[in-house]
Amino acid sequence: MAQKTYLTRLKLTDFRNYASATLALDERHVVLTGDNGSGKTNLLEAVSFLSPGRGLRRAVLSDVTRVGASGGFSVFADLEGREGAVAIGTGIETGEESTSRKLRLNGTPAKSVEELTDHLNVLWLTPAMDGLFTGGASDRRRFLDRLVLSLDPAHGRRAADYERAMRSRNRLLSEGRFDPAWLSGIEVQMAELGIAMAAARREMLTLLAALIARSGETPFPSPTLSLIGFLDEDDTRPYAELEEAYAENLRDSRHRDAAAGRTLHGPHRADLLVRHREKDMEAERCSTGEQKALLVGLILAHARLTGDMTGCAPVLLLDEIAAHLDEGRRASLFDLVHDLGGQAFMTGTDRAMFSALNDRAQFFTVSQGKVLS
Ligand SMILES: Nc1ncnc2c1ncn2[C@@H]1O[C@H](COP(=O)(O)OP(=O)(O)OP(=O)(O)O)[C@@H](O)[C@H]1O
Repeated sequence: MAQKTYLTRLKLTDFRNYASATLALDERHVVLTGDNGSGKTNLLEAVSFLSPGRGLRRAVLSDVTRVGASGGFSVFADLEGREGAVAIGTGIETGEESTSRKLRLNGTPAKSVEELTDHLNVLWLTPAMDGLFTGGASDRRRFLDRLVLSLDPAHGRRAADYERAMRSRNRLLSEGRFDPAWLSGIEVQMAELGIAMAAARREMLTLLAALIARSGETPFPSPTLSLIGFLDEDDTRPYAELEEAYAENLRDSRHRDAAAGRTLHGPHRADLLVRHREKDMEAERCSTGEQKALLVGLILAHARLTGDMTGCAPVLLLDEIAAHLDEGRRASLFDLVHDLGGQAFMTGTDRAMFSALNDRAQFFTVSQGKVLS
């Protein structure tokens, strides 16, 4: 079984509707219940800041600071992490616009937020993700890249570097500066990064598909996953050849891309296609309930894969997960979450919905930006 990572303490200051709040935790799951707008999702968001990025709401950092606070916000967590006990602190120092948050590990400034993944992985499922299968491809790509990131921390840096190179190319083309040497240099860089990104996505999906295929029956349907739009799944040419082909494609598309005002082919145009395996139906055409169940199945499978691959079960944030499920499915979900071996944070309006967890969880009531046990 995967090693367990878990928070033992969470302390927020001037975070969303919390002036100050501290939760003392043990290794059990955490159930947060309270009225709408009390601050349950805000607590999950605070935990999501223990992973790289802008958290589960993709927040603008200055919006996170409590309205009326004089400085910035902070989140402190004590953690039993992959490398043992660690104290993590993150936040911004002023309420002003800030694009990056500070990070301290055991009191020492970290070089980059990527260092967080040495200690834990945080994965989440929120109601805002309900439209994933029917919405735009960019949301699915972002979702896919988060899945990759938990297995391959370098993926984020690669994707950011690719975006930067693509923006430089687009700028040169839009200014009509067709300097071949300069453009070729950028395109070769885009090809290396782009094929590496696509390969990492493909590899993660292959591993996930294998895990889903060998998993037993659950009340949640199993998804079939495929990548479309860039780098076919059955294209098994060596990476060097794929890079060369993509660089050549970019070179040949300069005028077309200049006219379009953007790069028309690349990993930034890929899409994740999800099908309901048992029904043999695209997720997009499944019912709302079926889509939710597919998403739950997908997140749980990915959480298991993360545990298997990294040796450490992730911290899971499940916002309003139990609301749509009948009692039987809820109990199965809790068993599945528990079997993952990690710590899960779950929210809902009604404590009774979580009764099947019994003493496998710590229960807190949230009320107007305060946490009561
Ligand atoms: N920067 C901020 N300063 C103060 N309050 C904020 C800030 N950002 C958000 N809030 C408030 O935090 C409150 C709680 O939000 P949250 O999403 O955590 O509620 P919730 O308990 O998850 O509710 P629901 O059950 O409706 O999902 C909201 O009323 C929101 O207006």
